[in-house]
Amino acid sequence: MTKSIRPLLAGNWKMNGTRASLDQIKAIADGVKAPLSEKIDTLLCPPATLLYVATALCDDSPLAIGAQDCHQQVSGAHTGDISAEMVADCFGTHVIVGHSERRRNHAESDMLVRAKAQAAHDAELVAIVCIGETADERNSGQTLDVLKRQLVGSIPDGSTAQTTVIAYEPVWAIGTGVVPTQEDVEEAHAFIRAELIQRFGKEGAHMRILYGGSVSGSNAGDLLGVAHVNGVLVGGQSLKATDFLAIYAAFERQFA
Ligand SMILES: O=C(CO)COP(=O)(O)O
Repeated sequence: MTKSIRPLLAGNWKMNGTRASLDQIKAIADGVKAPLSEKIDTLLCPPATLLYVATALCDDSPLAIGAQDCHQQVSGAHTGDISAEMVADCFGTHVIVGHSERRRNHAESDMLVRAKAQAAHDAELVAIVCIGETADERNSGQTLDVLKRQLVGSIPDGSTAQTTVIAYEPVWAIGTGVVPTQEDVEEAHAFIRAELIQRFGKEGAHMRILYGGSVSGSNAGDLLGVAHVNGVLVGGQSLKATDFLAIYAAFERQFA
């Protein structure tokens, strides 16, 4: 069953965090301990400015470090961008691509997100490909159509369960404190699973599908109980070690 998929607890710091926040990264790295760390993966994606020092801080911890975006090309005249190779060079192991904030604020298309995921794969990084509908799309009954279009458009051919994670993040649930019902999460995740299996076969059956949007220590347990939820992608509640570790404790109750 898909519950045998190794769960992932991932944090996305977005445009938050300076050197003063390094003590939080250290506290998270120290708090991610055995025995649970032998059963689940943990990941933190700080801003690019902290990547290199964060990976050094996590040297003795199972906590992996990733980036929040990468350019689709390896190098060149792209002022302000970072490449997947640069992330790997800082010992990052993952990169988030296609977050709704980038799709919206930087007009990123499915095709561009796919190219970024491919760049991540080429640099031997795991791509966390984000998808999710807006409130308007949900209210007009288009949720599954949107998810299908984003899945088809944003995930490169040849993706595997090792190289690719899907994050379902309903846009209206991000940063709002509003979480979809368990039925809604289950419907979306089951749909995504079916689409992944149809396209990628056995690999699709084993790809991790994360839920993201207002996840906290108090709702993580319920979310993790939903079929085809193989972990969470956490924004606001990943910034402070105590909040992140409260979610880690919810994983402990579920998977230890
Ligand atoms: O966008 C998110 C993670 O990528 C979710 O953010 P919040 O957990 O703050 O709602």
